[in-house]
Order: sequence, then structure tokens, then C-alpha cells
Amino acid sequence: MASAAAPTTFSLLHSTAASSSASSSSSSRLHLSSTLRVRPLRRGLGFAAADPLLAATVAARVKAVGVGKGARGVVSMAKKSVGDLSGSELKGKKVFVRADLNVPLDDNQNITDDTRIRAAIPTIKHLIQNGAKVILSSHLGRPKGVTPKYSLAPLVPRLSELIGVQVVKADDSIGPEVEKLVASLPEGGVLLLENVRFYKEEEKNDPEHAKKLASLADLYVNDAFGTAHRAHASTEGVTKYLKPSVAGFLLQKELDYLVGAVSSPKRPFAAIVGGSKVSSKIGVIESLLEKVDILLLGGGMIFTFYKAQGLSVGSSLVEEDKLDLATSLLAKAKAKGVSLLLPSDVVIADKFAPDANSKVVPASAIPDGWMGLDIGPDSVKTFSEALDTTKTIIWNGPMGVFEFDKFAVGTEAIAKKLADLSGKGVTTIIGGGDSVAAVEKVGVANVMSHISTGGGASLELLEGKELPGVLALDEATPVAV
Ligand SMILES: Nc1ncnc2c1ncn2[C@@H]1O[C@H](COP(=O)(O)OP(=O)(O)OP(=O)(O)O)[C@@H](O)[C@H]1O
Ligand SMILES: O=C(O)[C@H](O)COP(=O)(O)O
Repeated sequence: MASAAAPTTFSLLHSTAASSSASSSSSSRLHLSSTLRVRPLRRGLGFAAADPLLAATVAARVKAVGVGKGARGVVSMAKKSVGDLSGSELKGKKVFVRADLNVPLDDNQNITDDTRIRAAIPTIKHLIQNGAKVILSSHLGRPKGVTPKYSLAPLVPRLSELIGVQVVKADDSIGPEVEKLVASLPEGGVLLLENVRFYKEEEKNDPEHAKKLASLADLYVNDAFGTAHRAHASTEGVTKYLKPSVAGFLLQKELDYLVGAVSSPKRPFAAIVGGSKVSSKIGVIESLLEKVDILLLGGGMIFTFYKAQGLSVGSSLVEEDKLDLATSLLAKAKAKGVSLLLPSDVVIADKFAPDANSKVVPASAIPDGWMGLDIGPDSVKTFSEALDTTKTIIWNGPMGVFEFDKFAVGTEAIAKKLADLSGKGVTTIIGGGDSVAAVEKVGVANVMSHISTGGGASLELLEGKELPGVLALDEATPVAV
């Protein structure tokens, strides 16, 4: 454990050996297609197989086809995409599209953020332009049984406007009335089913229920990235009864960035991890330590790291049972040659409130009775300088309590920095949840390379977990190389 006088910026610069190993691994990733005979498919979801995170997602598939690192010939680890289906495979076909239209609604049932609806449109438009009959489904919220305030009805006007076709709304997601509406659906028509979570069988992934949903259609497209970490009837169960079962364009794009770009990044590659607690980000930090060159930590979790280093943290958020973990993460970063930066100064408050008194202090000088709620200006400067050296950045979790304007400065500064670097050709990926909200608040969402539509799903992917909604989809046709 470091003494109280230890520097509060924990920076472990690469050793020569570490740097050279990072660059050689980078170059082997860049040339993966030729060296390992694994290549992304033209329109499928193919990624480099040598990477641990990717391996976690596709290992089972690699095993299944009996090829892997160093194998010659054919390797397919890609999922079939809706773009891989021919016009004749779509024309006149009833296509069950699972989207994540779980958008926020205000008390008057107005949509307050339509990002997820807009993100679902390319797949729907592609299908109707090819003469398919679209049976669109989604959940909204976490209803327990039929709950009118969680009906998908308020989404119909915006969906119709964005698709350019009047969407028909069913009052149920299965049953004779729905079957009648499906039967009368014209080519290029869109039928929106009612909230699939009105049935408890949905979340239980009940096979009989999945069969009923599947019986409505001829084939399946999963574009619900935000729900791909759930093995539910409409995300996983239906794939057993509908062939082909393929990925939509949004799902494909999310995987391209959150698996593809993170597995084979342009280097130097930095991750920024913030948010409230280290316990909720352990998996992400450990997984990212395997692949990044620079790791910047912010948010409430930094105080557990400070305390682990022997610093006093006042009444800041600390997870006492995670002090050893924080110490071991710092050691792991050092062992891996990752440059890990903790903020050198913080904005402290005398209470957890938007109108709290505040001041900036070095991270080593947080007085009793005060709590850190944001990173300070020196930290923003140091973080910005570190980010200036990078070519790929992934960000998950805010730098402070950005919901309070007074403590949103650090988060907003990082958002602006990423926007600036994005304009200079750096790949910037925002991993979902509150970091996306922060980027949107600053108004720079449109300049980032990728903004994930999934909170929990993006976190699980970054942790290297398999997403059942993705695993269940058909493999793309193997490509000989
Ligand atoms: N210094 C701090 N003290 C207490 N809470 C903090 C601090 N810094 C950030 N937070 C809080 O952390 C929360 C976000 O943490 P979280 O881990 O949920 O981030 P996220 O991963 O971006 O979001 P999500 O979980 O929705 O994907 C915010 O509500 C923010 O107010
Ligand atoms: O908002 C989300 O993260 C997704 O829509 C998934 O919702 P859930 O956490 O209720 O499954």
C-alpha cells in the first residue's frame, strides 16, 4: 500500500518491452486475415479470432467448426446478417423483427428520447423495400403482466413517420387477433406487436410461448442489441423455430464496434472507465486491461483506489470490501504495462446535493466531511494530454455526478475532448448507459464514431461475455481464404 505522500496520479508508463509487445500484438491483429486465415466476412459479423474478448464470444463456434488459430482453409465465426439475405428470400415473407424500442416516456406518454427508434429504422426499411411483411416486436420497461402505461401504442406515430409507412398496432403479441392482422399485412407493411413482456413467459424463455411467437412468421431478424444479453422468448427462444435467424443492421454495427474495434483497435488504444462503483466495473476493467495501452479512471470508484493507496477520502463513496481488489487492479495494470491514470485533483462537496458548497483540492487532500463528486481541472488536462496520443478510445461511465450541473464539468470536458478527437480521425466509442446520456447532454453524440444503444448489453460485451441473443443466430456462410 502506498503512503499518504505517494503521488496521487498513478501512472505506469510502458517499459520498452511492454511497448514493443503492444505494438507487435497490434500489428499481428492488423494482419490477422493473412496470418491466421481468419477474416471478417463482407457483410457478416466476423472478427479477429486471436483476441481474448472475441474468443469469449465466438470460442464455441470456432470449436464447432473445428478450426482455430493457425488453421488453414475456412473459418467462419460470423453471424448471418439481414444484408446477406437475397431479395427473393425476403419478398412476400413474414419477418419477425425483435427490436429494442424501450424508450423513455414522460408522464403524458410522450417519447423523450427516440434514439432507439431511429436506430431500428435501417433494418425495417431494408425489409419493406424488399417486399417483406414486417412483424415488429419489443419490450418497454419491466411490466409485471398487462400494464397500460407500458403499452407500445405511444410509439406508433413516431415509428410511422420515420419508416414512411403507417404502422398497424396489435393489442397483443400472440393469439387469433394478431394472426388475423398478420394475414392481412401487405408486402412492405409493418405490424407492431404489443409489449412482449406483458407475458411472463417472455422473460422465462418459455419454449411453448416462443413457438407461438415464431408461428407468426417465416424468418427472424434480431436487431435488439440493448436486449441481446437477455435469453428471452423473443430474443433467443424463437430462433429455435425460425430459420433463417439473422442479425439486423443495428446489432451488426454494435458488434462491429464493441467487439470488432475493441478487439483489433488502431493503437494506442485508451479506455476511460467511470461511474459510481468499482464493484460494477470490475469485469470491464479486468477485460480492458488485457487490451488497452492507457486506462483512465474517474467517477465514484476512484476513492476506493485512493483509499487503497492510503489516502484519506473524507466522506467520498468507498467500497471498503474492494480495497484489496483496487490494489490488485493497480498491480495488474503495472504487470501488463498499461498506463493507468487516476485523477490528480477532485471537486469536493460538503453534501450530496446540486447546491452543495464545492472546491477543487488535490486528490491527496480531501478533508473530513467532504466528498469527491467530480474530477478536477488538472485531471482533465492530464487525461486530455493522454487521449491526444491515442487512435481508439472507448468510454464507459461518467467522471462525476453529472446529473448535478456543478459536478458535470469533468464529464462534459471529457465528452468534448472525445468529440474533438473524433473530428481528427480517432475512433471514439461510447459504451452505453450514463456516458451516452452525458455525451447527449453536451450535444456531441453525432460526432462520435459509435454510441451504443445498449447499457447492460454493452457492459457485458466489454466484459467479454457471450450475449445469448447473438449466439442463437445463424452462422454466416463460411468464406474460403
Ligand atoms: N464521485 C461520485 N460519487 C458518487 N456517484 C458518482 C460519482 N461519480 C459518478 N457517480 C454516479 O455514477 C452514476 C453512473 O454510474 P454507472 O456505473 O451506472 O455508469 P454507466 O455504466 O455509464 O451507466 P449504466 O449503468 O446506466 O450503463 C451516475 O449516476 C453518477 O452520478
Ligand atoms: O434498457 C435496456 O437496457 C434494455 O432495453 C434492456 O432492458 P432490461 O434491462 O429491462 O432487460
